[in-house]
Amino acid sequence: MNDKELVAHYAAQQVLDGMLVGLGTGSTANYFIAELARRVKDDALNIQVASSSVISTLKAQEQGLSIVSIEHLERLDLYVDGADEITPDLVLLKGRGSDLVREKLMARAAERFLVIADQSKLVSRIGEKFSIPIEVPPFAWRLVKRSLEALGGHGDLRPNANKDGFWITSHGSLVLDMTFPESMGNERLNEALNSTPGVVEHGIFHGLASVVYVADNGQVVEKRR
Ligand SMILES: O=C(CO)[C@H](O)[C@H](O)COP(=O)(O)O
Repeated sequence: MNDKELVAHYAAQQVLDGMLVGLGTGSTANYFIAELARRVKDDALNIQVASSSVISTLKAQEQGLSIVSIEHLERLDLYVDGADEITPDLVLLKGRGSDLVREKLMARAAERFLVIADQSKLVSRIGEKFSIPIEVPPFAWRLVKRSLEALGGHGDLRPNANKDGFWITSHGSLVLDMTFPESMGNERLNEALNSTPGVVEHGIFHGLASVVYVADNGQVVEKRR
């Protein structure tokens, strides 16, 4: 079993009978979905799930989980998802996929947000390994890009997989992948992005994670704020 699978199985043990559980997106979240489905069958666990993406909805359906549509959600007991970067104070970077809006809504709606990752995701600051994904409506991208450049940002629209057009999120947004000066700090950058008109959502998850489970060489460590 690899570290992503190990940490996903560890998180699946936190799910209790009767819970409404949010499913994240990505390879680590996929292991969680599979283990949850196994527990539903083998441990007769009675739960409902809601999904943060089309792909996770399909995975959950394939594996026979009972799905509540996000339109009907008012809250979640638990939301379990991966991350691209995790700082020591549990600020996250997410959104290499295309479902930032749903992911952040679900992280906020959950009583507890469990983050599952292998140790490759640990960084000292947001933006250390990846640029910050910023969702923008297609009509607004140039104006938003200029606002972000005025903050010291550099970057451009994310290309699509064939590099013959641009990446479109599941909500029809474009994605600006931007880097910012290290001196801005996670908190200031988060606030600046939150208050930039035209930004639909961005990949910094500040103050949302309840706990991070990190697997490193076959061991799971719990990190809390
Ligand atoms: O934020 C995400 C998707 O928007 C993922 O959780 C993140 O990219 C981690 O993916 P993986 O588990 O495949 O390493």
